[in-house]
Amino acid sequence: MGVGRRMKKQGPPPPLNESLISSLKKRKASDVDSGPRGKKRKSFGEEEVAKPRPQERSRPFKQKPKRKTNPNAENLSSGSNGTATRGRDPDVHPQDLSGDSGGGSNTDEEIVKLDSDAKVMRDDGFSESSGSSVYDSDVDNNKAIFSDEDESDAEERLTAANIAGLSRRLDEQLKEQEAEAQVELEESAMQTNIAGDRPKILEDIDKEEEMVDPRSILAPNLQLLRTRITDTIRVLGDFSTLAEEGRSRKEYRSQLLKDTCAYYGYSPYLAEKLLNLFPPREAFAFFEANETPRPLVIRTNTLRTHRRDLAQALINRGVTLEPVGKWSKVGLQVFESQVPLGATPEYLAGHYILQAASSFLPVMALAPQEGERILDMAAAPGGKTTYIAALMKNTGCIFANDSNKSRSKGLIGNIHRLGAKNAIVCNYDAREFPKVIGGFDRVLLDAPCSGTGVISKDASVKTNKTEKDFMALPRLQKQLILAAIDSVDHTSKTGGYIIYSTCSVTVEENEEVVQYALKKRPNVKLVETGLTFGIEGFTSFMGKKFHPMMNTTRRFYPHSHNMDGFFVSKLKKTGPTPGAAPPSGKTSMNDADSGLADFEIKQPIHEVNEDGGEDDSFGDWDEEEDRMYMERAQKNRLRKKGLDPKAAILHKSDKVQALKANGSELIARTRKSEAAKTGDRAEKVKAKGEETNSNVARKTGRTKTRTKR
Ligand SMILES: C[S@@+](CC[C@H](N)C(=O)[O-])C[C@H]1O[C@@H](n2cnc3c(N)ncnc32)[C@H](O)[C@@H]1O
Repeated sequence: MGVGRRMKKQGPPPPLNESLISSLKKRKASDVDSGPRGKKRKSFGEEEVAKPRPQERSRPFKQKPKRKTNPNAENLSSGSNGTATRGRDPDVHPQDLSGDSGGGSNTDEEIVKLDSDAKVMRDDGFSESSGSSVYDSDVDNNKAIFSDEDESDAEERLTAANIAGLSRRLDEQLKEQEAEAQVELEESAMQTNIAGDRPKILEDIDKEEEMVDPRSILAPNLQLLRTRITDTIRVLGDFSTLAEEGRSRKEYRSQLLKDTCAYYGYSPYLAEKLLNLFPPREAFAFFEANETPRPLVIRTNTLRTHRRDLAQALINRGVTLEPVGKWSKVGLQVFESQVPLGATPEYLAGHYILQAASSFLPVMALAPQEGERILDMAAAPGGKTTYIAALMKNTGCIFANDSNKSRSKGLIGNIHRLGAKNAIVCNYDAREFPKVIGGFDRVLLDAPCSGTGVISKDASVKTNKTEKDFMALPRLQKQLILAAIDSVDHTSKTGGYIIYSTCSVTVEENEEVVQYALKKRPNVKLVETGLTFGIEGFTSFMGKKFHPMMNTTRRFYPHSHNMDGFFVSKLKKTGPTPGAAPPSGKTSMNDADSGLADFEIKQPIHEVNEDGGEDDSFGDWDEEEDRMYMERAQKNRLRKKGLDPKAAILHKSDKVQALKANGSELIARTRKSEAAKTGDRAEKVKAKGEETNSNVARKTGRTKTRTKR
């Protein structure tokens, strides 16, 4: 198996734009006969005919009210919400998906319409715009790019400042793409891919196999592999015309699977699972998208600032950015930055968080209301918890739970940095809920998953997810979803909702889990997520039938939405948990139901330390760190008194004593943990004694030096 390859240089990513979803890029090698590419993509504020200078491009913003009445502009809204019904067996529908997305850039009309479509959350009678931003005023259709701002000179200056960099970037990107497309077309024309020909794929492979020494360990020829993949896809898309005589579709599919594994570096098990999700051409687009990073997105923390103010501050620091899309009032997509975004003063002051665009979606679907009680079951590191807090304007109460103690530290850190004051952090296995506490208005279950939607971030998923994982994870997810349902108060006046989401695209972790919940808990039903884009969940898949309402769930893909692969579903609890139903959590899972009668969950829920005990590092005292802070404070005190801290440093012999003790303590600790591993009790007790002695010696050394000073 070959390694995964980044075949294309990644230009700055196009903006996330739901009006262009569900259509795939046309520009592929196999499309040699499809003529020139679609319309040239318009840059930010660029007019169709003349290409004005950057400063002039801000003009459309002055003409916004006029443009808004343009009926064409309406077509760019999510009137047709970009969904496409799914429910297929990939072998039955191998047709090409070849709509031209145009690359996903916002046109100026779309930008003008950013706010007219801003009310995205309409389920429950609530809207995102009503609660998404502390500082946001009511939606005004005349407002432009930064939806929480007034039309003002300041806005124009901001736009003009940003637009120059943005336009330059888009022009460069366009040139690059055109050059790449030309090369690809020429290459494919040189191969056997002349429209109407039957590409010789399987015949050639047979010959190859006869000739090649099986012991050969030559690296695969990636260019040839790629060509063969595109040829095979073309054949599968028009089988009766292009297939070699006497060859079956199955043979082509199995060749495609082998080539995909070799070219992109997937395990055959996962590659097949992913191939089955899409028609071949779309699968290719998915695999390709996994080779390039998704756009960098930040979420404005509306507890601390306005999006406009944040944008201005970052532009001043040399960041090129624009709103992530009209579907979000708080997201900013970053194209270029001259500063590290995780270390700006605005970041440290909690004005924003680096958060993938897809992560906004479950929270938007949750639509938390002010004053509610919310449970975030698997919350670390807190991207969604802090968004919930912002939407609730720091009112009500969020139980932010995660079973992983070390990840919970990040959760606490983010909660503090972003100023969420309505969150309580807890550390349970979420399957224990609602025994721990119940009666929530809404529950978010952003479940632990295989991560098949985030392969561009973590390529190890390509090979390290095994069949066992795809049995264990759905099992855990099924247990968690029952616990989530049981934790909700069905009589809640404002809520009664459960969001189940994953960053995985497999059916086992998504539709099958929701289907299981519907079966086990007749007191819930699927409802619309309120998200204005996304592809409908499967209502059937490879012979399995799901509830017809499964089409209310939403799937997001890197190749169609330019965001991480994600799944979002929304359930409404309509009645109490039936008396007959066992309590939620660990005990409620019937292994026969889950198809896992003989399978044990191996994934540790709680972290275990070297001694075999539970890791109690959650909020633990770190002596080393404490010593560092104490010494630093001591030096500062000396400096304030006008003394040179270096001159007042520890008395040498005491310092040596302390250092020695420090070393012995460390050695004793290592010996102790090794003894714990080997089960040598006597050695463990001895080492523990030494550790205590050294600790005392070190402290004595330090005390002596302090007294001397
Ligand atoms: C997808 S991540 C959550 C990301 C988080 N919602 C956010 O937006 O930052 C899944 C989390 O589930 C946690 N987890 C795994 N098993 C769990 C369990 N049984 N109970 C509670 N949390 C669990 C993991 O520690 C991990 O932090």
